[in-house]
Amino acid sequence: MLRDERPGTLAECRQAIDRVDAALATLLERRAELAGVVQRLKPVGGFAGRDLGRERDVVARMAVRAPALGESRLSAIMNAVIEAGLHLAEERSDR
Ligand SMILES: O=C(O)C(=O)C[C@]1(C(=O)O)C=C[C@@H](O)C=C1
Repeated sequence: MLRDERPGTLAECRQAIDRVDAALATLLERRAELAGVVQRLKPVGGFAGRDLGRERDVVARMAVRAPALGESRLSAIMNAVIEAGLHLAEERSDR
């Protein structure tokens, strides 16, 4: 997945993207599960306990590994990822 592959055709590019997306889906699911545990451990969890400083640190660390995307684009991506995790945790806490 992290190989620097150079697919030459449209089909090869899409196959390479599909492999990356498969890994991303697994990682996103794992991340959401961990974030859900964090919500239960924090004194105030969920959207009410949102920690924007922590979110900025997460994005800054990711930008070191993904400099082409950079902090601004990663921030938008991670905001969606974090909010999806918080929504899932909220849904589960309703049950
Ligand atoms: O680290 C936390 O305090 C969390 O609640 C986890 C998390 C995350 O998904 O990374 C979610 C919401 C917070 O605003 C910050 C980070």
